[in-house]
Amino acid sequence: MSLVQTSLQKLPATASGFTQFIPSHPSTRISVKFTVSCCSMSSPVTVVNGNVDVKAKERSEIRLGLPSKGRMASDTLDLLKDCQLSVRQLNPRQYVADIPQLSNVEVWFQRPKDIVKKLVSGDLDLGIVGLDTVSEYGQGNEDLILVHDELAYGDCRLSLAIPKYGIFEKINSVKELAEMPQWTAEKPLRVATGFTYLGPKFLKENGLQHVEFSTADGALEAAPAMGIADAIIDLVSSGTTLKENNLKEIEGGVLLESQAVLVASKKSLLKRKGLLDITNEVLERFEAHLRALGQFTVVANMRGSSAEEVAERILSQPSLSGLQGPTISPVFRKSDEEGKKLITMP
Ligand SMILES: Nc1ncnc2c1ncn2[C@@H]1O[C@H](COP(=O)(O)OP(=O)(O)OP(=O)(O)O)[C@@H](O)[C@H]1O
Ligand SMILES: O=P(O)(O)OC[C@H]1O[C@H](OP(=O)(O)OP(=O)(O)O)[C@H](O)[C@@H]1O
Ligand SMILES: [Mg+2]
Repeated sequence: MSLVQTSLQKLPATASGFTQFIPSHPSTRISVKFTVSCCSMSSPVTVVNGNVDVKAKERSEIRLGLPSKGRMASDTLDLLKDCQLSVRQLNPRQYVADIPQLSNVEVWFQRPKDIVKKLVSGDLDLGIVGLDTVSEYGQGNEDLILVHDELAYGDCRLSLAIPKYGIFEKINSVKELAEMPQWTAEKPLRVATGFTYLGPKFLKENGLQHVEFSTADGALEAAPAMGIADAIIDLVSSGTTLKENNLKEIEGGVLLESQAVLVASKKSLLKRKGLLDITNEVLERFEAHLRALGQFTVVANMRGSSAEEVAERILSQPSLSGLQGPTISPVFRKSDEEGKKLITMP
């Protein structure tokens, strides 16, 4: 039985987090809202991202969402290519494509946050995005399943950062930040972040009671120096942007470690014909590719009077013998030179 089928049967009815297919990983859960309602003074307006009624739109194709832009886009295509799943896009501005090796699969290029929203609304069945995006925009929706949570690229962390200078000079942990006497109802800690779900949740859980949030679409690291915020919550990978803007991370300030993940809609997995098989196929290819990373094959020529003698010499040195092997093949030449063999060690 396949991994996905096995794991699907284990799906807890009341999981407490994103359900994951990789058995060794613990489950977590948060709850989700995917329909945003807003009201103007005179006319109430409902804004939705994707289908409101999933049943209203029956389709037979399986839909995979891939990042249309940003740093995840090319790495995702590279991963698929390395797994012999090349995405065929007729024109870079066209948002639909296919993967010849996966029949009945449509690839849709979308912004990462829209991939998550459209998985929830039922407009996509599978998607590849960063875990940060799933956590922020999925907000713990039980329908989102992490089929693979370590695709080994897009590594970064969501972290709280404060200035190195001024009143923060001696503050080195979230606990110390929370205990600063400066934060009151009248003068709260001002935090700039694009993560308006995870940010408030984290600070509340860490005992910060007086906090005011502002949001921006980028270059958040400028906010403290501009006097707009006291702290920021943003993605960090090398740490260069923080350093160049005189900001520091503090103990206990990492909200989330993130990398690229393969996500599926549980509803789709259960109902959409062929999706389970396609998910298995993709998962197996990813697993095989990721397991092969860091392993390599050594090919060497070695002299010896017989294959057995050569094998004995190699096996006597554990560092040379490899995981299994060696595999030994004779070398055939125009005029055979006695005693020369080609040895292949996988
Ligand atoms: N500095 C980083 N290093 C590594 N991965 C990152 C970094 N910043 C973001 N990521 C990962 O890449 C994903 C997409 O980030 P990206 O910056 O490309 O898009 P965005 O911030 O949503 O859009 P944009 O910056 O164009 O407004 C993030 O959700 C995260 O998973
Ligand atoms: O730790 P580092 O390696 O310096 O990377 C961190 C920066 O990368 C991301 O920004 P991005 O480049 O996506 O620009 P943006 O602010 O416009 O999103 C993130 O928002 C940080 O600003
Ligand atoms: Mg960015």
